[in-house]
Amino acid sequence: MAISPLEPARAAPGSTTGPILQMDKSTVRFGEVVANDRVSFDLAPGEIHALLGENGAGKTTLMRVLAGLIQPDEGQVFVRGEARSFESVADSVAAGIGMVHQHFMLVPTLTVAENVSLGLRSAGRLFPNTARVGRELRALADKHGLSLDPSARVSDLSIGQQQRVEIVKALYRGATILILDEPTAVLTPGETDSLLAMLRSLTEQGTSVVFISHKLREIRAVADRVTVLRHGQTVGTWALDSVADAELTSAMIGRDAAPTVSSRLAPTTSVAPVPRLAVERVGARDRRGHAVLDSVSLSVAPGEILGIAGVDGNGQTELAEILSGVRRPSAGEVRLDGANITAATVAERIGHGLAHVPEDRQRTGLILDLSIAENLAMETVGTAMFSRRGSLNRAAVRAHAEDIISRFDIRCSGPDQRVRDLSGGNQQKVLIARAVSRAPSALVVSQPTRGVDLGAVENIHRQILDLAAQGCAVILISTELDEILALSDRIAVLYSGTIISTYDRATVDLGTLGMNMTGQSV
Ligand SMILES: Nc1ncnc2c1ncn2[C@@H]1O[C@H](COP(=O)(O)OP(=O)(O)OP(=O)(O)O)[C@@H](O)[C@H]1O
Repeated sequence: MAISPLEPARAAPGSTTGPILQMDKSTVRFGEVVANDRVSFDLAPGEIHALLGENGAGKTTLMRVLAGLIQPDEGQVFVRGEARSFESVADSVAAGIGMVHQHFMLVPTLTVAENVSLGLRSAGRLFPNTARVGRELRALADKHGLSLDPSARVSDLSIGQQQRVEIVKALYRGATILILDEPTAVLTPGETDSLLAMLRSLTEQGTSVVFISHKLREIRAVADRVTVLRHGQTVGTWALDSVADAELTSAMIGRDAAPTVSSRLAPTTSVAPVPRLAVERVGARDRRGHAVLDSVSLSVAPGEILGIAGVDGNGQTELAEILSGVRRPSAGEVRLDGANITAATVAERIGHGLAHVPEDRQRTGLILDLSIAENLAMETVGTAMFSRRGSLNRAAVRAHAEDIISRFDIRCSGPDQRVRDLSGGNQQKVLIARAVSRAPSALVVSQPTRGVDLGAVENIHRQILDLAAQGCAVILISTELDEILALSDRIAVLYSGTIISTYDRATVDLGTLGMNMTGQSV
């Protein structure tokens, strides 16, 4: 039996006892796209309210209205019962709202205290008494049981620590309503647990939290209520203890959920004698000359998926860059079908059938101001696929984009839409589609489902499995252990720049990998 969603709470304007925050029929249009269509949403004091929805459902847009980044076309916002309109981020901060974005907004070369001070102008100085800010930050962090060094340089912090800086920055500016946009997408399992514990302790001290996530498990672990958005509209709001996962999933996708991709326990083809893609004793150094990869050897056969597990920052980025040709190793060799390609350029490797999906779609993966069609054709523009008598065959570029948009279910207004205006998850689909649609013979894919919704995760996993089934050798680099376990034939764990363990999928479990990722053996 379907459980009906809760009626939205209604607090009369001026009331101080109702929700701390209320959005009433908020509508945002971007040209023809209605990103939010009369969405109502409310947040109780001390509550964690999750927002769930497919990529492009309108979650970020709704929260950007609260953060003062977008002015809605229609609708009202009430904070503590009072109607407010946010013309700027400063207005939203003044109302006690702080948003932690998917992409952090910190200056890496500055310290934690300097980052927090930025924008807090005092007597015309850029950094108003950083020492005082540092002391106050430490006190604030202690109050909430968070470890934070105000004098640390942001570039030296892990992703999880940088996120903590963003949260403390919002609290320092007086936020009592904290909005977190997919905060766990970039975290390891351990960091995720600490974040969820931190959120619970913040709400015990009166902070209210909006928590955007695609992961039902986390929503269940931390949230009191959940609101599901679909195609820009509210499907409903439920108390989490009164709704089943299947109901939330079907509310999100508008139909019953398809079965998830089952684990892959055996390679689809037997391992061939010559690996398709291999690195032999490769090394890499950072700008200060420190070793970030030390004598790493790996190989993957046609039809095989090799998963590389590890906490971000243990050499995965450098390994992917060496494989794809963006970076030269300081030692060792890269081989494709037995040939030494260490000195080959990115374009030469693409020509030899190697595809790469980088981890950072916004910085290195896509050109945000070009259209979907242009981004999809970018790497193969000079090939027979898109040229006719020496010039660009625009009709072919467009037809290809239309085909990809429907095959990968990219939610957009058409092939000419700028990639910048797609939701994060739909940008990721463009990136994956570009690599997969070339039918590569080897694929290096980093964090393929970071920030994508449940349906799209399944779609992307299927594309990777299909490629392997057709003989493609895949190196899958991911911090998501569930993903590594579901797709890989073999799994290697990268820790502190070296491979500390390698397993057959059938012989390893989540706990062992989790321990190896932090440098512990079992
Ligand atoms: N600045 C913009 N210009 C044009 N369209 C936009 C803009 N920002 C968002 N959109 C569109 O609005 C819709 C909602 O996007 P939004 O980012 O709110 O989705 P989301 O639910 O947060 O998705 P995701 O889970 O992928 O982050 C999408 O169709 C997106 O393409």
